[in-house]
Amino acid sequence: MIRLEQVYKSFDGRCVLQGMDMQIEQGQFWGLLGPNGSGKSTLLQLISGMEKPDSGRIWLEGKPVGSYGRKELSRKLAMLQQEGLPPVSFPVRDVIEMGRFPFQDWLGRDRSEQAETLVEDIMDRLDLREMADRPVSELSGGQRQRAALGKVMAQQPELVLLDEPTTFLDVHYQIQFMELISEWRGDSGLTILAALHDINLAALYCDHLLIMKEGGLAAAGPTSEVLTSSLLKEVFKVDLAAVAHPDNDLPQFLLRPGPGGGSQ
Ligand SMILES: Nc1ncnc2c1ncn2[C@@H]1O[C@H](COP(=O)(O)OP(=O)(O)OP(=O)(O)O)[C@@H](O)[C@H]1O
Repeated sequence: MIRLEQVYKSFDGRCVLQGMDMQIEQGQFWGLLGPNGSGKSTLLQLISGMEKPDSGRIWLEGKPVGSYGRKELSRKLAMLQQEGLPPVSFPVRDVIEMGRFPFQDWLGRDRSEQAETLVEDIMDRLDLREMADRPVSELSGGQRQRAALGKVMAQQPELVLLDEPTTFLDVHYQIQFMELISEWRGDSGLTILAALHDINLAALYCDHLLIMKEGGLAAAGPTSEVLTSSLLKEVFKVDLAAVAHPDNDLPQFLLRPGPGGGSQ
């Protein structure tokens, strides 16, 4: 679905991505982990076509990302950021309908006959019906992020890029958000690449991980194979205690207080 070959990107003469090679197959859920400034957002922006690489190639379904037209690309991929929606005065229903942009003709008519049902289904699924007529600016951060997800779902992309989507959410909404995304993937075969700061959340929900360090890849592969305390120590300079989750044996990491972030 996505392939990167020797992708380089610099800002102001400073190399931020240094020869990234990676490949993601359709239907996979990849987590993107790495310290602040390691290049996660830059990588997502390059894949989304918002930024262009200085050199190297990015392929989306066998075609260079840069060769897609705007609407064509929006039907393939959607990006959701930390604060998915600005505090606009539009009501939630209108904002979700805006996600249909790639399917509208020049008069704003939706080409899909199911568009109306789709928007209604999304509102039910995300529990947004009660707030359908409320302006987005009046919603809490968690509700607003749910509306942002609704807009992205209305876009019906094949690939979703998430840039720290749970950063401002409390633990309840973090789990809810990850469940909603996973459910959507289960129903539609969606491919997901999500930059996350919460290692434990990534371990629970992502089947694969890309771990970045200083603009390069420190590791990439199935979560159970790459996520080890020694790798986390090397990348994040922190000494974490690995435990198996009591419900499913997935790896989880406990903090160890101490000078230098617990690192020896
Ligand atoms: N538009 C830009 N102009 C100049 N420098 C930039 C720009 N975007 C990113 N950078 C720099 O590139 C480096 C990587 O930034 P990036 O946002 O990709 O990292 P990140 O891993 O997403 O970080 P964080 O976890 O803090 O969000 C940083 O040093 C940042 O300052």
